Amino acid sequence: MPKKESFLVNRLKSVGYAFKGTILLITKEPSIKIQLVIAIAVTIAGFYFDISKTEWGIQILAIALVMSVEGVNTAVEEIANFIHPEYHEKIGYIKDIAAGAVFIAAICAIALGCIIYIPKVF
Ligand SMILES: Nc1ncnc2c1ncn2[C@@H]1O[C@H](COP(=O)(O)OP(=O)(O)OP(=O)(O)O)[C@@H](O)[C@H]1O
Repeated sequence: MPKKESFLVNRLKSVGYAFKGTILLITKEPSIKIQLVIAIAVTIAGFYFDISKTEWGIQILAIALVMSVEGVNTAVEEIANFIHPEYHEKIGYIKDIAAGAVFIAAICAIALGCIIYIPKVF
């Protein structure tokens, strides 16, 4: 009978898999690469304009929202391509819905960025 691993070992392994997934996402997905560059740019802007703690919180949440929804969108696309590589109207619908979720997050993040930075720039 295989030895049962402790709760802590299992949790540490899960963190390792999640870290591997993050590296895969950042190295293989063009959209998330662009989002990472934007995240770094707004982080530099945050220091440059000396934004408040609340603004930092909002900015970090916006970055987390866009990049994590993009990750889920990528997973949905991968599942769709794996289970049905051929053209199918339903696959198109599923992919469009997942892309729509990223779009909503991105529009809200852009709006938040404008609220934070427009008064500081002008
Ligand atoms: N198998 C398919 N059947 C039907 N429509 C599809 C299929 N694959 C893609 N599509 C349509 O083409 C669009 C783009 O699909 P694709 O998988 O290239 O996503 P993408 O958003 O371009 O991917 P990425 O985020 O990696 O750039 C989908 O949103 C969908 O409308």
